[in-house]
Amino acid sequence: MQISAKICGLSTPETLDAAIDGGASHVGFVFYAPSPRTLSRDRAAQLAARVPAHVQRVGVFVDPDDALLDRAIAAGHLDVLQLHKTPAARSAAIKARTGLPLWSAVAVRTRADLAEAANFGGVADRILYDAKTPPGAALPGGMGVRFDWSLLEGFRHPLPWLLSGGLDPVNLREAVAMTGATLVDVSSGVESAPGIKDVTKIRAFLQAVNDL
Ligand SMILES: O=C(O)c1ccccc1NCC(=O)[C@H](O)[C@H](O)COP(=O)(O)O
Repeated sequence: MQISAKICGLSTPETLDAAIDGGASHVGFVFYAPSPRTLSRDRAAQLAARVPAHVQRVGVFVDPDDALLDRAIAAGHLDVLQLHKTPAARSAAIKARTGLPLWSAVAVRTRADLAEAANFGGVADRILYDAKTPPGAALPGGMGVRFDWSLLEGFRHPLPWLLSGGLDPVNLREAVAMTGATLVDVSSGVESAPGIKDVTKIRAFLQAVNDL
């Protein structure tokens, strides 16, 4: 089975190039001011211009308003919108307005959390199963937290999906074996510090994907 990877939270040309050269299918650009990975419009435009047509640019948002979406889509030439903490009705409005494919994040800690995925039927193109970050955490994603992957064993997915949350080059094989994921997403696991992507770790993660 061919496994694809999204490298999220890229913010420099060097690390973006490492992701592209290593074979990432998707690159993630964060548009959320509290994140150490957030991009200015100028930086987003600079990075977007380096991305070849076979790699998709995913904009990452937390319940964004229309003005932010418009600025980010224009600057980042986004192919996909990844929405965290964005209710289904608002997500549907965003999809209607932008016409772009949506990935809706479902934050998982317990089996009951998986039920939220069904709310996005007819709205999301994919569900991103991500770990629920602890109460009071600074961010709803990108915290290097993993969830119990066994929760996805035997789960009837209502939509196409990808796996996220605390992945790294070492645990990737176990995560894919347990969940059957064909698309994986990583941020902290390829960083040397929060928001600082590491070229060596990006290469190692993508090599681990290719070795599966
Ligand atoms: O990465 C961020 O800073 C971020 C901020 C706000 C919402 C979502 C964010 N990231 C979403 C992602 O797609 C991450 O790759 C995903 O949560 C996994 O992160 P990690 O556990 O650090 O690998």
